[in-house]
Amino acid sequence: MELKFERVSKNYKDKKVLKDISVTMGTGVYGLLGPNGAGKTTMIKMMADVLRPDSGQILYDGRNIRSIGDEYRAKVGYLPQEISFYSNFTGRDYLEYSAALKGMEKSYTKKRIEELAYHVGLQNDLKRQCRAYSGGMQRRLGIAQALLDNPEILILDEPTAGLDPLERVKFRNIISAYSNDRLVLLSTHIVSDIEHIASKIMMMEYGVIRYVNTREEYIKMAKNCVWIVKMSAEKLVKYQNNAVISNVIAKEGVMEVRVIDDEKPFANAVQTAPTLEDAYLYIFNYLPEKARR
Ligand SMILES: Nc1ncnc2c1ncn2[C@@H]1O[C@H](COP(=O)(O)OP(=O)(O)OP(=O)(O)O)[C@@H](O)[C@H]1O
Repeated sequence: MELKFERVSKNYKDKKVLKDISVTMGTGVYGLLGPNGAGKTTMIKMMADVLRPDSGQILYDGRNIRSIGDEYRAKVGYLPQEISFYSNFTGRDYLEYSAALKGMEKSYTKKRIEELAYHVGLQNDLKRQCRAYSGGMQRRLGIAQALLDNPEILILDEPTAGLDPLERVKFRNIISAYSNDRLVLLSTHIVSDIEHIASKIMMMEYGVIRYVNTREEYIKMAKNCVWIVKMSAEKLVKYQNNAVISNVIAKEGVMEVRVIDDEKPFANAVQTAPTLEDAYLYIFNYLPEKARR
């Protein structure tokens, strides 16, 4: 299976939100990372076929998804950034309603709801009203909704917002197990959510996909650019406004600062191996914009 964005653009009034995006995806987990306002949700809505490109096209196995229509949408599971629930709905009502909209058969729906409720840890909560769910529970219910009909293409817009650390790990395991022979696109601000499950990571900014690389390729980009520097708290206060700092640990009154820099920033700086988060900061906060184009 192949899903291809071919020179896709979108404007809101005079603002170019997506600029000539071309990218080809196959099976596997794709991560979509980028700063606020980069255009991630806009791209995702187009892939879910809830928003049309102004120009360009999206092709599923060579056919424009607009001309495939319902048949394409039936292959897609979509978790939007904002989920809305009818306030009197229980978790089960919501999943049954979503299954009916997807045209799922009733006896299969019942079985599938039980299975998914268990997977997302809501098996004891389906009778409760969704409005009484915590933010994390609502997110998990949304994830179950997106997985209902075993979609070939699963599109998740910030699926881990509001999940606690244990729920995040569980979520990652569900997605890893699910992605075999399917396409999963996952947008997030949380680098660690995709670091170990995405086979390819797209980095997006100002409506452009700057890179489509593996985690290892990004880490290579930031090689020799991550340093640990020990300094006093006073020095850190002065230094931090002119530096890209990925982390600070206070140890017995001394600050251990993780600095992103092409050159050794201080004589006592010790080079260390980059993580994907360091690479993200290096690309978006350290490299001058023209170097990313
Ligand atoms: N319906 C709309 N009308 C006008 N402008 C919009 C609309 N939707 C999005 N935008 C603008 O388009 C740009 C891209 O928005 P989008 O939501 O796609 O970015 P994003 O990368 O998903 O951001 P975030 O990470 O904050 O969710 C932003 O500048 C946003 O303000």
